[in-house]
Amino acid sequence: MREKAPSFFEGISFQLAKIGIILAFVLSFVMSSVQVYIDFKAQSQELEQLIDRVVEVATPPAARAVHTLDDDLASEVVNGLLTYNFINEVAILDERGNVLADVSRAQPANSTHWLSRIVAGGDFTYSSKLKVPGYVQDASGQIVFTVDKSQALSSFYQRSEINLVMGVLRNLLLVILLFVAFYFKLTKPLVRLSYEINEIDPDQPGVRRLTQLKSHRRDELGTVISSSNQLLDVVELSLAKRRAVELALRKSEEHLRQIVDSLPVLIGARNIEGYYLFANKALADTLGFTPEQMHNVHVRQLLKNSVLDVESILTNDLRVIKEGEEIDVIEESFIGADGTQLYLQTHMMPLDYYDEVVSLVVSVDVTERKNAQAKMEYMAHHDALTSLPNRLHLVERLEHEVKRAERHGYFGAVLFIDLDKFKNINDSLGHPVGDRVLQEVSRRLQGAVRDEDLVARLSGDEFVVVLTVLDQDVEVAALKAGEISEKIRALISLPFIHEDMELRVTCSVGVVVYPDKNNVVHELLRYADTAMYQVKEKGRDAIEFFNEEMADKVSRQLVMEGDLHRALEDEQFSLFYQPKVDVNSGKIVGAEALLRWHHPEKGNVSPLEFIPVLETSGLILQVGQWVVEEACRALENWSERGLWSAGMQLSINISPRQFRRERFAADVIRTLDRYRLPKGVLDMEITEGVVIQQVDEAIDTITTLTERGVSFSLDDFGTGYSSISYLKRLPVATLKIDKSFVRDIIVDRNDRVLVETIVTMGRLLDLELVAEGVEQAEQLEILRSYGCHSYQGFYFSPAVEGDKFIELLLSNRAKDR
Ligand SMILES: Nc1nc2c(ncn2[C@@H]2O[C@@H]3COP(=O)(O)O[C@H]4[C@@H](O)[C@H](n5cnc6c(=O)[nH]c(N)nc65)O[C@@H]4COP(=O)(O)O[C@H]3[C@H]2O)c(=O)[nH]1
Repeated sequence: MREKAPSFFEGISFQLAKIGIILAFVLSFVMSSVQVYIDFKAQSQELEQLIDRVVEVATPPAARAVHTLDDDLASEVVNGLLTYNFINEVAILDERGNVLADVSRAQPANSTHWLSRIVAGGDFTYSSKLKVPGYVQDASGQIVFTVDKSQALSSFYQRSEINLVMGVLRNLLLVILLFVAFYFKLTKPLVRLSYEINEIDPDQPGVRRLTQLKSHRRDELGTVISSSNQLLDVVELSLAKRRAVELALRKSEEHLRQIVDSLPVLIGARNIEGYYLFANKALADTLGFTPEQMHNVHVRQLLKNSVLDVESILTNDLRVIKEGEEIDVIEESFIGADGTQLYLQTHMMPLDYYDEVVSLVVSVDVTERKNAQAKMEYMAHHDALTSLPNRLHLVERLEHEVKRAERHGYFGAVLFIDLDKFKNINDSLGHPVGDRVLQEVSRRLQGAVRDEDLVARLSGDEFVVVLTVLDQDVEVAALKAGEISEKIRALISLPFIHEDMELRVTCSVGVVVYPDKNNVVHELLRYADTAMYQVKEKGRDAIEFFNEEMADKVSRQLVMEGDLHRALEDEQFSLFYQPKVDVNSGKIVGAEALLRWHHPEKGNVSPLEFIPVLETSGLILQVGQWVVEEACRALENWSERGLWSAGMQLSINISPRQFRRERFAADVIRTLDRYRLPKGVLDMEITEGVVIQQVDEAIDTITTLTERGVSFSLDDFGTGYSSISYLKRLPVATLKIDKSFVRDIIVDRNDRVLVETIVTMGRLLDLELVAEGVEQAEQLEILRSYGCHSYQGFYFSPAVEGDKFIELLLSNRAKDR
């Protein structure tokens, strides 16, 4: 703010003049007083001398007049004395005191009487003794006169008055001159200086300089002005520096703010009272404010709709600020301004913020992660198509239910439900319809049981229902389980309406009551599964309770599983080879390697018995790899011995589990790399079921191995989906016609039509066609007439061991010669 110019009376000139006037008057008064005093003294002395002289002059005639009693003379003397204007009364008295002569005058009006009374004691009466010379007598009379002091000192008063007046005038003049001199010499330049100082822009003090005054260049004022200009330069410089620093600071603050605002984390700072001092954009946005609006607002007000427990936040703030603790809040439930539920992971730490310690709160939004986790958790435990609990969920829940039943002494049941011939729906109406049927089945199953029961989907068309808490009596529980199973069977077999079409699907139900001797969940499921298979074997659409006989079967399977574990180590496996023969020439064009297991006690076990056990136990992976190795070794041997001519192929069976294994192609290639085999000698037989689930992945695996010279055959063709659309996509070279069609080809017209269709379709797609299970010449003849390329079967040879196969190869070679 600019200073107001001082008023005239506040001005330095007036102040100085005032001081001058006071000093001048004081000094003048003192000096004049001294002078007046000296003058007064001199005047008084002069008066006394005059009076003495008057007395001296008047005394002789007065004495003579007294002596001679001469009145005239006395009158002359007194009148003579009265001529002195300061003498008012004169009298001459004789020795007796008689007045010889007297005279008086009226005292003139005089304004100085009062002063004379003060300084000289007023009028004064003199008396002098009159002595006549030669007389013995001391005195013969006296002369008395009164002196008017005021009159006597009148010249003194006049002088003093003139002196005083002159003094005052001189002083006044001096003061005026001083005032003028001060004004022009000091006040005016100062006023101008102050004006210029006022004009200085505080933001740019160096722009306007103070004007140096010519007449003051060398005096103090000049020094003040040049020093001030230097000061302005210095201030300007330091201001510029400060501005530069401030700018840099502002920029860095701005950058920091931008960084903090662009971070995907919520950052805020609260003081000990719970007021927000700072909030970044993410936090403000989440709460529906701007960062500025949040400033100085209390946490209770800001978070009242967002967090359930604001008090615990304040308690944490207190711990952070007072005790300097760092706190991690692993998961905080938070409602955003738009009402969305968020989950935050928060870290709180103390922060020196200006002149206080505050609680810096950094929160990461973990909602997506949490939702993804929940989703993954859900997906891990639920089936995607029906949203029913999956096998994992079922196993966990069943374990819990079995323990609960054991503890509380009641019985429950596991129902293993498999839809009958569901594959037909898929094949004939397509997978979308199949999926809808599965969804409807799952709905019906859920509707058939209580909420506390569990419905799960295991895979494909397999469902499991756990009926919890049936009864404390095992027989009643079994009865109830049977009733519910019947209800389920009836519900499932109700028609499904699809596009004005009535679909019907039945189911086979295997039931096991728990708890039992064996309460391991996997065993319970296996028992129910076994019972369900029993239904299938008996002709489907029924209910079967797991019984002793089945238990035996299961235990036999378990024993076999143990035996199979040892079989690989003890080299109980071997490969048999069944020749593949050209339909027209009757020559061996290849072979199928078939696995044989020679049990040390039981002798040869059928692959139909042990391969499913290898599958379920997972042992098929090791055994399958052994088959690949063994086939390669045999092929290398035969090739080296010249038994394996160009174009011949050895087929090996690949199980679904083996084929779907991620490392399958890589493992096969690594094995092939270890043997010296002619190109294209190895063929792999896979079933349609292997590829139908994951066609794209299957195509990838087949393509990878085809590029390495391995060809593929589709085994058991005709028993499964046999869809031309996916067959066109599959890079397989051969179709194998299942022996079940060949078996009755002579007697069953349907089978003949089917085989003919398969052959025609295969030829259209440029595929090799191999018929399996040819036992009779007639069968062969029909196949030849359809245009089938080659065949396998007891007609030519069953699968034989390696040595025997070599003999067959040798005789085959002999045919060539
Ligand atoms: N009735 C009759 N049957 C004939 C005739 N010619 C051959 N067979 C039999 O038919 C089956 C053909 O094999 P598959 O369909 O692949 O069926 C095979 C195949 O799916 C599986 N298997 C055999 N070896 C292996 C293997 O190394 N790995 C895998 N994963 N599965 C194998 O076991 C199944 C049964 O094998 P096998 O018992 O050896 O039974 C063989 C064979 O002995 C005939 O003229 N009449």
